[in-house]
Amino acid sequence: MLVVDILTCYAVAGIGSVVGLGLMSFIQTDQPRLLQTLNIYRWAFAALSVMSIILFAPPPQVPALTKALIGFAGMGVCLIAWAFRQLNGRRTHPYLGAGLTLVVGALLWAAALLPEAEYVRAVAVIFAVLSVAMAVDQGWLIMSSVRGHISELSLMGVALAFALHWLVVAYHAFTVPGPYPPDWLHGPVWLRPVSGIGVALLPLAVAALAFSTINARLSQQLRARALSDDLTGALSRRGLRELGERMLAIQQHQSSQIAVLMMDLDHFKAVNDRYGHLIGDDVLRHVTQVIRDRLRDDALLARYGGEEFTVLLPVKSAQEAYGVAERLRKAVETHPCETKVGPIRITISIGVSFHQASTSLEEDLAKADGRLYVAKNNGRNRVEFAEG
Ligand SMILES: Nc1nc2c(ncn2[C@@H]2O[C@H](COP(=O)(O)OP(=O)(O)OP(=O)(O)O)[C@@H](O)[C@H]2O)c(=O)[nH]1
Repeated sequence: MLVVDILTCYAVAGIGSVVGLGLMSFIQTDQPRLLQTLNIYRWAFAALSVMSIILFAPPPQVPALTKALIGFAGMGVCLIAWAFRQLNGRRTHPYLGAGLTLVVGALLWAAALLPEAEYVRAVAVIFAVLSVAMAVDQGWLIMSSVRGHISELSLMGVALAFALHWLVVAYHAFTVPGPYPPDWLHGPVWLRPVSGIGVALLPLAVAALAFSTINARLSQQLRARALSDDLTGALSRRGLRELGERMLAIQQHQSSQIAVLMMDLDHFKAVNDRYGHLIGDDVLRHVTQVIRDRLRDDALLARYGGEEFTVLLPVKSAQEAYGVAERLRKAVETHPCETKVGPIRITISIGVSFHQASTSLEEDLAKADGRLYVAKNNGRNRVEFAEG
């Protein structure tokens, strides 16, 4: 049987966390949401780095310090779970994220006051609940997104392995009586080397995978910028074609479907004629922002022509697409554009089609455009859906 010195593994994990902190400091971005995610990762690796400081502080191997280390590790795991969410485009309120992190840290520190057997069980239960919640949350986020980048899937694999490990430890903490090892890791003999090596490599693995996921996101954003329209920042028609084709290809392997929304501003010529082209441009930018603010990260928004926009929307059901299209129409209607000549009210008409396995993006767009034409003819400021 492989002999693993668990304290050395903790030390390696601490060093890995310092490396993680360094990696996260190298990434530069002007994207506010990504910056926030990076900061959470930095805090996570800082909390995990405390491990190495504690372990190398004299005298080593003091149980009280080991308990404090486990408290910091719990906080690190919480922060990583929070950063995972941010990375997948789900905003978690800062107070909620920081509050949960502190609660888990406090619980682990409070558990250190319990007698040995209860302490081991409490730690096992807290980590098992935390890691299962993280794996389920991460799994759900990845499954409901159409990205599926390999590093994200690997991050999910790491989260699953981590949860499985803590479930086994929790099971043994309750079914196998003491005595407990001095390093507080309780579990079957075979688990010790597996767990030790896992603990040692975990921060490095998370850092490398998070780095590569963020890197993929950044290059995706750079690419999107190259493919976007100057006036509104939405994708250009070429961008829609490139990213849209890819979205359709990825979607083939998923349970979601893609709704195609064609939208056109109503009587926009009158706005230009009355207020001039510059104000017209402001209205186009405003409408783009109103729509973008109401779309999830996995949707694509493009300016298809002068005052015509397209959205490719991954949805679980046609019902969901109906809901989003109506929400967008209402949002534009109820949010006038504030300009220097006063508020300008504008409405949009929307035609919706659904991508089928047998249809091309061009055909989907043409079908949605046909429905848009019907929406215009039926009085404007309305949504029309294609059959099937
Ligand atoms: N300000 C501005 N106007 C644009 C831009 N691109 C196209 N347009 C204008 O958009 C207007 C489109 O007018 P029409 O196609 O007649 O449509 P509409 O007046 O919106 O009427 P319906 O679509 O039938 O409701 C034209 O006046 C174009 O000059 C742009 O980049 N900036």
